[in-house]
Amino acid sequence: MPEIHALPNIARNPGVPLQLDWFDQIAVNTPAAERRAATLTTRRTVKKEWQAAWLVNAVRCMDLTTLAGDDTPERVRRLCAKARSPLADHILDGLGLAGLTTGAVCVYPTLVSTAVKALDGTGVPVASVATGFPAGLMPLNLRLAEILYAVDHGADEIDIVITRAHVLDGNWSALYDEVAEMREACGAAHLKAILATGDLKTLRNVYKASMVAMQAGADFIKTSTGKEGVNATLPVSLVMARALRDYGARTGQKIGFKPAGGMKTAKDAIAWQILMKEELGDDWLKPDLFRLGASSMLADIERQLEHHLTGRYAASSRHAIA
Ligand SMILES: O=C[C@H](O)COP(=O)(O)O
Repeated sequence: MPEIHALPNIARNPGVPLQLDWFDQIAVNTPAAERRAATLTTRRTVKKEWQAAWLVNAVRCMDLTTLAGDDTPERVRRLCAKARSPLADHILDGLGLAGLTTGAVCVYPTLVSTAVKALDGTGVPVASVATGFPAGLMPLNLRLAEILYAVDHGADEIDIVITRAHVLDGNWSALYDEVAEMREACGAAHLKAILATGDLKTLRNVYKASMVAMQAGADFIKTSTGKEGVNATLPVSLVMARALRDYGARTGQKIGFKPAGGMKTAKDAIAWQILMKEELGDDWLKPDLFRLGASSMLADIERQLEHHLTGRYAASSRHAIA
């Protein structure tokens, strides 16, 4: 059962020089990854009485997100109010969760200062997307300037997007250099590298892009922007978890993982946590190393916790992860 954890304390990834031989021999067996991901939630069941704790942990690890074209300061203030107090008062009281917050909020750069102000004194980090989110098809100097803008306005974390063409062309040094420059521009802010895996064509490319982003100093690797045709999936996440494990074995560094995009249910929240526990261990159940990037998952988690409190939980979600 996941414990209740303190707010994030992310160690910086110092990175390493580009090492192409770290994935020369890599073989990703796509059908095997898909099979393993498909059986994830049936191999390991979460005891009913522990489901509430897993869901609370998902809240603690959530990057509560709004990344819509019609975002306004008022919407971001409401999002921040939800991040400060993510569940209804009677649920927080009933489950003894005073002080529970989400892992972070995630917004566009022009809304960072609104979020920083709204979260003042809470310790909840503000993440900003940058570098031409979501497609990244802008000159590098402008993409770096966007990072500087977000950092200047108080962003604690920067979710960058990579140039997908570098991956599709196998131009690993270009990908490495781009991420390394972005990392430099982040200064003290943490860098999450969004790989946009739905655009990368193969799981082999996903593994390689993960490894190069980590070598270039990414503190987290993140699946998706939420805007690709296919966003976070379990097979992709499994491959990224294996890359995280391999990078850790070679460098001793623990790098974070953020699945994002298209995850909407409490069942998703539990499935991804099981993946983390099985593939990487309990350290990846803390906000330091694990975030769920989601704009619309919290409502279902809140509903399930409400059921748990009122005793209807057992009846309605006994098979939630079967
Ligand atoms: O980074 C987070 C994603 O953009 C959220 O995607 P979503 O709106 O599908 O939950």
